[in-house]
Amino acid sequence: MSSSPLKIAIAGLGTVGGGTVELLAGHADLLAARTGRRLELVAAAALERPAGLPLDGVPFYTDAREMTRDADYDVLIELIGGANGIALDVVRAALERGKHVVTANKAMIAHHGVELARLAELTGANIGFEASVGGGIPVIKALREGLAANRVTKVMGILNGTCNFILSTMQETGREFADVLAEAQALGYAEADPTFDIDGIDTAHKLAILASLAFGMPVSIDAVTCEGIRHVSALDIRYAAELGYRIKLLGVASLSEINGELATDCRVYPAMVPLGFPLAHVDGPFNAVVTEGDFVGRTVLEGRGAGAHPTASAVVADLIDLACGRVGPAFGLPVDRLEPRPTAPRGAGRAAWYIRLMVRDEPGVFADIAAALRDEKVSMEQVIQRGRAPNQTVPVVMTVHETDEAAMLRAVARINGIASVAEPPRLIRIEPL
Ligand SMILES: NC(=O)c1ccc[n+]([C@@H]2O[C@H](COP(=O)([O-])OP(=O)(O)OC[C@H]3O[C@@H](n4cnc5c(N)ncnc54)[C@H](O)[C@@H]3O)[C@@H](O)[C@H]2O)c1
Ligand SMILES: N[C@@H](CCO)C(=O)O
Ligand code: NA
Repeated sequence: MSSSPLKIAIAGLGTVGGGTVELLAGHADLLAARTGRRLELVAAAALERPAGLPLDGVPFYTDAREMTRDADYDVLIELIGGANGIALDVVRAALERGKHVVTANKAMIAHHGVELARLAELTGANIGFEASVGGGIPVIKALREGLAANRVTKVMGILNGTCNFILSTMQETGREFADVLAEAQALGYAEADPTFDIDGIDTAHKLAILASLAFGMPVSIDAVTCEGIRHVSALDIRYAAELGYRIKLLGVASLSEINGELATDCRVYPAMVPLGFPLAHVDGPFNAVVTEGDFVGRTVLEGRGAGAHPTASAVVADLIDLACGRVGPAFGLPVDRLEPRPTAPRGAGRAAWYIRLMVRDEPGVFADIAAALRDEKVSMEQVIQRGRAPNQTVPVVMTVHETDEAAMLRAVARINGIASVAEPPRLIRIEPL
């Protein structure tokens, strides 16, 4: 092999870093055959040197900043994590030196993607982040390249393996939330701080990145509203199944004309997904992304969204592109050509909903609930109230037809004020309509 090796420095040797080192070693010959170059690890940094990884002879640093500054490499792989701090420092430092960067860090890209892409443009470096969204699913490449001929109007998906694992395991086994979360952590799916997963923040980071690629706009986490799965109960999961739905944490971004200009609506929320829709059957740590493009129509991509090996697959895919010189602007367009888009006003949309109430079983309560819905022109589709338990609290579950979001929220506020309604109503969107 005559070409020079691609010299790689890796910062972070945890779940994803470990998987990446294993892949580089295990597939060394295959990668060399595909790229015409050796992909050579020349430096590694982590807080501690992990046992059992094939790192013999690779200089090891406990100070990732020192490695980034001093080592002789072509590409820095950043797998430490966190939007700011050490991860951002080393990525900036590498790009300033004109070194390429590959990262799985969606928090950093969601918060600083524009700045980092601009820095890369200035110094002639490239930044790859395929591993940051959808783990091993090549969704960044699909949006940036494969679908580039379309006006994409919608991108939605199951983007967090931890939440999807929790929700589908609770559904299948009836196990408790905390117990299943602990298992997701043990399997290496969860973020260092798992509240990022369960409060939807990780999904919001990923959705911001997808929306930027889909709609050609600067990545902005501020454009995303976010609700996680903390309040999804085993009771809701059971009712969802009974009504023909699965509850999934979704990220949904759409582009539509509002008052004569194209505006985006980017939201993360647990949704009732009808069993006939492809996302309903995506379970465990799997992710899936659905896009709507004007010429191509719908595309669906599915695969493992978290874990050491799937994520390493995406990290190394970016390395292969660099080794082969298949490079371009990080978000598909030079940063100055990304077009900022206004955000659609909240409450302006329409949706269908699932509502669960806990009500004291007293005469007249149902009439009061129905009146609140009628007055806001919200039309009921299905209602479940089983058994009688006079003067005790019982669930009442409804689905309603598509309606204005603002009207739905007013109706729910009024229902919440009914004396016999014992807990705040639980409202879950039905998606897609
Ligand atoms: N785990 C997954 O399935 C997954 C999937 C996709 C993306 N990601 C992202 O990949 C990144 C890494 O995640 P992970 O799960 O591998 O994390 P991890 O906690 O398993 O590993 C983090 C590594 O960074 C090192 N590190 C931490 N602070 C450091 C410091 N100050 N200096 C040097 N090294 C330091 C640790 O020693 C460890 O080796 C994160 O951005 C995460 O969001 C993770
Ligand atoms: N914590 C993330 C890792 C993959 O980005 C998840 O559960 O999806
Ligand atoms: Na990916």
